Amino acid sequence: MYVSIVGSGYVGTTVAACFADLGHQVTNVDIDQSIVDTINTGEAPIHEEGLPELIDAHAAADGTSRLRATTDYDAVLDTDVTFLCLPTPQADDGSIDLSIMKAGAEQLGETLRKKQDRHTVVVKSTVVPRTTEEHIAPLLNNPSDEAETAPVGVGMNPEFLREGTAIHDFLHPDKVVLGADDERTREDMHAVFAALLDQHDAPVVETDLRTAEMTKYANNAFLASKVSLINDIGNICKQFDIDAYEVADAIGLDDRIGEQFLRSGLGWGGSCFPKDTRAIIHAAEETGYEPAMLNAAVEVNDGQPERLLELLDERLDVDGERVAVLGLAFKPGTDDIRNARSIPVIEGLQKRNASVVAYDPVAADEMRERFPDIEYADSAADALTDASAALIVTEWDEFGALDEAFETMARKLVVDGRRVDLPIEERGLEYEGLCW
Ligand SMILES: NC(=O)C1=CN([C@@H]2O[C@H](COP(=O)(O)OP(=O)(O)OC[C@H]3O[C@@H](n4cnc5c(N)ncnc54)[C@H](O)[C@@H]3O)[C@@H](O)[C@H]2O)C=CC1
Ligand SMILES: O=C(O)[C@H]1O[C@H](OP(=O)(O)OP(=O)(O)OC[C@H]2O[C@@H](n3ccc(=O)[nH]c3=O)[C@H](O)[C@@H]2O)[C@H](O)[C@@H](O)[C@@H]1O
Repeated sequence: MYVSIVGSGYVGTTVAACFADLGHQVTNVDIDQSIVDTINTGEAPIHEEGLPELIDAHAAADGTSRLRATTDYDAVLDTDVTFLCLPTPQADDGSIDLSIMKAGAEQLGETLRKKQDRHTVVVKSTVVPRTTEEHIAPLLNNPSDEAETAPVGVGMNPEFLREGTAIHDFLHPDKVVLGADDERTREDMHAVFAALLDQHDAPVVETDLRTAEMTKYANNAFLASKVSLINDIGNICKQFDIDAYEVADAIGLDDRIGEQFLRSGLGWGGSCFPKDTRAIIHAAEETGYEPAMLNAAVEVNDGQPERLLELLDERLDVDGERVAVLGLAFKPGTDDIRNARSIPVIEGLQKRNASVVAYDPVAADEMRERFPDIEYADSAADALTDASAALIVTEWDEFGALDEAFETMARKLVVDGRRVDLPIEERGLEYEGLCW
């Protein structure tokens, strides 16, 4: 099939490369010329495992390519289905900011008016319930159009991939949710996903637009709350001198709890859990419902960076001291620093007048724009040199391999927010874990 993807960021680029790999002819449309150029030269615009290989294989400039990128919306006219993968950031009041989605949908709507045949537009971005029907569809069709016969069929297909494992997650989903309010649109969505489902047999959830939208928020809210709950439990464990990871391993054996998302520590960051929990809280409040559990999940999460810093305070007055921050990305495997826990940690250190030296294998350049005045080391070992303390903020594998480098520290004090396996005994570290 001919598929276009509007928005070529973390989701749009991954989805485009995977659809091309599955045999579709794919066009990415993005307003950012540098992203478009990068894809067209066969390279990945973001750091994501497996993505460079897929783009290199499918965006070849030799005319055999199944993937190309453009800034020209007219490219969608040569396709059957368009996925909207535009950002849905958080507004200042916590609500979803739909301005980018609406601008993209408006331009798409204007473009599609030039098309004779029916076209299908699928919202893949995370949007609060009723957004697709109330804000997006009216920009694509006339208000009087019936869903079944409208010139543009409108569907909603939430995405559940994680950064760092995006390609694998997209190609091996736990479920595919197809939301539509009419049969023709649903059939078009099935047709696009048939190639994926042929090679990976996932359950398909057919539902209406708003249930598809809510399923995405419920998924993220549940997972974010699970992490906050294990952090709450982890904080209690710390009070009783109990290892929260031993407790988590034990409760994870109960199928009803499950072993995933039980890693206690600094909590959740990233481009989705923080904004999505706040957006659904805000949307609920607008209907008059106060979601107590979700508010508590946010509160616990917001408190974890300060708890880490307080553990450091108990051991060292950091005023004027060199403190190494190991890990800046919101999780390993990505260069994404959006809402990374490293941000409140660095802010807290600056407030305490510490001299911060930060290291991340891939996210330092991104962070330089956010904190231009701190020092950035070229390696974890360089960051540790002469530091009076080190904070582990992201659990990159390479931190688990650190060994002699600890000997170069002015004081071998390590406060770990992510439970990395460190040579505590061998190197005589003064070690403090956040929840263990
Ligand atoms: N990042 C993730 O892991 C996941 C994100 N999502 C959701 O997917 C959506 C997209 O997220 P990301 O890919 O992370 O966003 P992103 O910020 O990485 O990428 C968005 C892209 O859209 C482009 N863009 C902005 N305005 C445009 C316009 N008018 N026309 C064409 N292109 C335009 C930007 O240049 C950028 O390349 C969000 O709703 C997010 O919540 C869902 C699942 C996973
Ligand atoms: O909507 C989204 O964008 C995506 O959000 C998350 O994916 P992602 O944010 O990429 O990464 P996760 O692996 O879920 O981690 C999120 C945060 O939770 C933290 N986390 C995760 C698991 C855990 O046990 N403990 C923990 O602190 C991570 O360090 C990270 O900061 C969801 O897992 C995806 O299903 C969803 O598609």
